[in-house]
Amino acid sequence: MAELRDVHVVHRTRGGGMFDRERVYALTGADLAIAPGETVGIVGESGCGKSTLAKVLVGLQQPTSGVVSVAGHDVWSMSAAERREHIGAGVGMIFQDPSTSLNRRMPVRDILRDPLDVHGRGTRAEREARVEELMALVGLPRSVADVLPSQLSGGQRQRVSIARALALEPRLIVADEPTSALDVSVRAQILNLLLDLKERLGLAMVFVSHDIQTVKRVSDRVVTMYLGRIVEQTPAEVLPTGSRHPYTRALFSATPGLLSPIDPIPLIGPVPSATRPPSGCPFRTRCWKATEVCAESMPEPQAAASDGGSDGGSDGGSDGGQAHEFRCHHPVPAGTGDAELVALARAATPKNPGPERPATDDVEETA
Ligand SMILES: Nc1ncnc2c1ncn2[C@@H]1O[C@H](COP(=O)(O)OP(=O)(O)OP(=O)(O)O)[C@@H](O)[C@H]1O
Repeated sequence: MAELRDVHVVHRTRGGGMFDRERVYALTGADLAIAPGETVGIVGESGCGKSTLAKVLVGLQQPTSGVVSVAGHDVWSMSAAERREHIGAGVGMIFQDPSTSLNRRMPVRDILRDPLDVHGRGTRAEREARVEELMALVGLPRSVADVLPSQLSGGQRQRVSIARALALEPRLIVADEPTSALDVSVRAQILNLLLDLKERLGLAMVFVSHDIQTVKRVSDRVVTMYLGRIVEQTPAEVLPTGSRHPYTRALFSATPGLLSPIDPIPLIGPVPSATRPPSGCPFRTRCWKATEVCAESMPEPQAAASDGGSDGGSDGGSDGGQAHEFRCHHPVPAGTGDAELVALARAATPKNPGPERPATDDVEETA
């Protein structure tokens, strides 16, 4: 359906001085394949590259290097027009904030007809009929067809975004925090609408969210990102305790309601800056399990054994019908309980702050 192979995105930004340019390593060596009909959740702290990965998948961000394929075709080897057509027909995107992602000057009808016009779909009458169909699909009354987005409620605006994303009948929807800008009261409605449409239309979905509990609930597979790297891909059904990467375990342990009532796994210090990621494993500076080897190399992907026992090679086992893969020199032993892990991390933290921590001016605080 869609695939990233060794995708890197490096931004160039202003540094401290007038002529300084800094590199921001937003995405590093991302490998990800989305199968038809599956839902892949993306989790990780703020700034880890979730939105960048989403934008790469829908062609809004050109990778610095690597291959992005949609329906088997390398989209960045196409002409701009071919790419627009190919991605537009294959992937739809839903953004976080419909009040900024929708054209404020267009009434709903025009917003929904616009992709059909741009891609030259059908006759004028067929496009108008498709607009009506899309509105019905997302539960918008016909009475709002001629109103501007500003005259709609937040929930209705997001319904328009969803309808627009579906206009060209894509097989994959990328939803980047689709409910976080909405009132709490309508979040569940919009999420349920998305899930219902996904089922009814047989869509694949990439679901980016800070709401880890929801990601676990709606996804088949959960991708954990840290400082621009995909560090683990876990079948949702084995989360949280089935995950093997220390960062996934720590991230989930900080989510209320998922674990037994214990303190979160303690991590050391703040996230390093994406302008100067640590050598080797980017998580090593905060990991209670880090040793010298973690500073030397980023571990290759390793498949988790389906029986929860010993691990196989990179193309080996699976877990719960979904591939389970992690990149860690010192994975958490399968079956380690939450309380045991917290105790281990607490005991290890003072003794092992990790080799070669970056200088303090290399790190930025996170909220
Ligand atoms: N256009 C840009 N120019 C420079 N740096 C950028 C740009 N876009 C993103 N970044 C940086 O790239 C890194 C990844 O950003 P990204 O928005 O993908 O993270 P994220 O995980 O989606 O964050 P959040 O959860 O806060 O939305 C961050 O360090 C961010 O500051």
